[in-house]
Amino acid sequence: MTTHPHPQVLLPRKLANVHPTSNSLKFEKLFQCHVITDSTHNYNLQTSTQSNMSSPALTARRGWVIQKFGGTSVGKFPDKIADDVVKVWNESNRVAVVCSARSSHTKTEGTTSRLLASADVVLDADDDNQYLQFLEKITVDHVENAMEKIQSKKIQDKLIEDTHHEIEEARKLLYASQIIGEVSPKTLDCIMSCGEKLSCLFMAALLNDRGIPAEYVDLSNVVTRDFGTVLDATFYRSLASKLLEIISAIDSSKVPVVTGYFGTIPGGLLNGVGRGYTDLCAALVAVGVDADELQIWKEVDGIFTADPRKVTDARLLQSVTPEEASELTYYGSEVIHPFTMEQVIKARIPIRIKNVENPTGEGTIIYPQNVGRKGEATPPHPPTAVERLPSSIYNKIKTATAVTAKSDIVVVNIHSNKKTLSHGFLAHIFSTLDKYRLVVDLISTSEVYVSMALYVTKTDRKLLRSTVEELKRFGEVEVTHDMAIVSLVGIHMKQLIGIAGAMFKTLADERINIEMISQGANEINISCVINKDDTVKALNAIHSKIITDPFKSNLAIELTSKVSELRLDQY
Ligand SMILES: Nc1ncnc2c1ncn2[C@@H]1O[C@H](COP(=O)(O)OP(=O)(O)O)[C@@H](O)[C@H]1O
Ligand SMILES: N[C@@H](CC(=O)OP(=O)(O)O)C(=O)O
Repeated sequence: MTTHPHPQVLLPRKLANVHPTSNSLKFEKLFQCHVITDSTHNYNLQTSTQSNMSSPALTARRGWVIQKFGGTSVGKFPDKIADDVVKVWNESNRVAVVCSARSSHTKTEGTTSRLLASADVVLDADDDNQYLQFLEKITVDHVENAMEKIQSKKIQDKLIEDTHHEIEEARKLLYASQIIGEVSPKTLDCIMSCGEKLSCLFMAALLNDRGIPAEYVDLSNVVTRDFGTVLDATFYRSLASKLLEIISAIDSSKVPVVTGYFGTIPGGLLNGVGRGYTDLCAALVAVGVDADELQIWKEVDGIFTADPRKVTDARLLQSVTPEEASELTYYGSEVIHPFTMEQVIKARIPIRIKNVENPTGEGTIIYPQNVGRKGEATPPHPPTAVERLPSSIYNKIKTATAVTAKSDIVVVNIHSNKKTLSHGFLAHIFSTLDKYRLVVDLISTSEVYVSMALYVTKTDRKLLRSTVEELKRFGEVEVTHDMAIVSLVGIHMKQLIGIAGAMFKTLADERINIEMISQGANEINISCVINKDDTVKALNAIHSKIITDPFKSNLAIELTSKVSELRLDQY
């Protein structure tokens, strides 16, 4: 994989879609630079609309497309998944489906959360049968769903039998944990796997019921000792080749429906990867079969310039880089698990975020700007930087890609009881945070002060209290609750002077107080902490002044004199 650090210009989509070649040439001639258009279907794939026009009998099917469905999508839109997504794509490409555990409404009340809650209470001395209530809810939910959705009596009966069997396996593990008096990370992983098994048993049954031949694939025992004891390159390589072996063994007329849970991993899945592990599982399947595309199906059209629920004029982005997707996910726009990208991008497989409720939409592609996609050459090095730009182009230069916000933030200030920050002071703070498993999202230090923005959910409040008590040994501790982090994200921000100033001036104009400021070394994220009640106001102001209309708003943002990477506004 070769990359190039030289200038690039992506044409605005309007231009690129009309006459990509002629426009590229014109632009290259005009500005002596290399133009990269970003037409989303210029590689070996058919769009769902195209595939409607071709008959499977007439066209040989192309490469693998891996489709990941989240728990709420499986819970709310299983029929759409079967008829409008899997069936359609299966006509043109080989499709494998990867699902996470069902959630009928929200993830917090979904199957994984119920399984984790059952493991949480199983050791409670007060009520040693409480865990069974969670299992009962899971049973009722899945059996009712099977009865409602599966028409064929034979398929339905088998699904209900398999459902009871899997829940009984989880019950046995919980019961054993109760007797031993411990739930080890490995046991917790095994209990958690029940969610993805139930969900995939259901989706495989539903596809078969609707005439799409499918086969359930259980990955819960796929990891063996030879994979190693750490989640490193060797582990991922071993897992990907094992997955290839498993998927290749399936009859090519069938759609593999793969559990989005890939076994008990070193240190435990929750510790090592965390919630949302199914994205990574789908990525590893994509790498294993060398897929043409990894599709992450959600209930949103793709990645927007801001959360569309909070900013009404947020626009859909045609593409973002993996770095941008990571930052957005980490700072509040949970579009994809950050671990997903590394393995797939290394294999030059693009990731597309798509909407189950709008399957023909193009979605958002996550891919680096300067790496050729699978089956394509790496884009050549552009020769020169863009020097003089006409205002029509200048006005289209992007400032930031998106703005995002993360709530449940608590700011902890520690005023050292020594005159200066002594040796070991930070180490003490971090080991205390580590002990209580609290994560620092932002940090800033001065001579005697350390300020940290911590992500603390309601359930972690007890941990915060214990942490603060311990931190008091090192100085005076002050805690401010109900805060939020607002982040401006974009890879091209490093080409701009004044972008941070513009962000803070915009907040000041709205009379929003800033508690903390931080800019990451990668220069693609500028974050600050504000009061949580100001979040929507801040997002809208930053979106309209900096993202939608930056240069006309007199924010004094300029290009650096030496532009090495340039991207035009394209939505
Ligand atoms: N920049 C963003 N682009 C798209 N969605 C965003 C963004 N920021 C926040 N969101 C929110 O993230 C959610 C992700 O979609 P959803 O399919 O509901 O998630 P999940 O797959 O976790 O169930 C959406 O509800 C959307 O409002
Ligand atoms: N079911 C798991 C894994 C997962 O990825 O879920 P989802 O795709 O619904 O975010 C969880 O809740 O963490």
